Amino acid sequence: MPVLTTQVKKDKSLHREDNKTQQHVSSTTVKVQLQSVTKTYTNGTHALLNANLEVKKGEFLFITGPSGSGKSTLLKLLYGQELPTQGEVIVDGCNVAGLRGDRLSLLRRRIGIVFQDYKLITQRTVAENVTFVLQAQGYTRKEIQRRLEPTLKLVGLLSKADCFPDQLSGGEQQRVSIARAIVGTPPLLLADEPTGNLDPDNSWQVIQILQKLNSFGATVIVSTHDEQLVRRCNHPVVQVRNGQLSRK
Ligand SMILES: Nc1ncnc2c1ncn2[C@@H]1O[C@H](COP(=O)(O)OP(=O)(O)OP(=O)(O)O)[C@@H](O)[C@H]1O
Repeated sequence: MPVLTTQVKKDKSLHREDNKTQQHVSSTTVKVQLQSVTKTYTNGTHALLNANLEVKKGEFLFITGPSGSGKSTLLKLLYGQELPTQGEVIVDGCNVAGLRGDRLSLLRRRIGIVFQDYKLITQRTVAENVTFVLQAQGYTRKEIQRRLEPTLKLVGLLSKADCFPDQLSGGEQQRVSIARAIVGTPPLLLADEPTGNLDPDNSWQVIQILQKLNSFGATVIVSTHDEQLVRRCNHPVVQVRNGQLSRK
């Protein structure tokens, strides 16, 4: 059995431990829920208006919609970077807006995030970029090494472990950012326009990696405006339009 598969399974039991500290323990198969969520930014922009969404555990979901429709805002609400103006955002049975400090950190440890602009640390190697968060979270050196190799292998970057980001192509840099997001084997992976800066071949590679993670059991939510890519995959789609969400 691939090491990452084993890790996801192990993390499921870890995950049960973490649940003890949560506000609500969800016994359902729902991973993410938005209940009548409105997000109005301080300048008065309504990014989401009375939006509802339910994402099941293990689902692979695309979020599509025109530029400025609220896709990033939706993902930011899920990992607590933004708070809803009204309504509830529930992730893993937790009301995200009600979490502070350690409890918010615990939830975020179970969410991997991939950004369109990679957000890599330029002075650190590929291996260091990938393991940086694990070090900050207090993983042992042995555990970090155990996780690093299969993760780099999965994204096809084992031979580039000692390279710096500026020695890599855009597609490779995006795969480093995916490796960083998944090395902690989070049960929920959020990717905000992960293929926005990539050509079709690299975009497809990225989607295939995310699909593999999904096949190991992770719930994956990907925002994109690449309709071709969405059509190429057979995954459910939620469209954001005028702040409302609808399943296509
Ligand atoms: N911090 C902010 N303050 C004020 N308005 C914001 C802020 N962030 C986003 N917005 C506005 O909220 C709306 C939704 O933005 P969001 O970034 O969620 O859209 P998006 O669908 O991800 O767009 P894109 O596809 O271009 O990335 C837009 O009108 C945007 O201008």
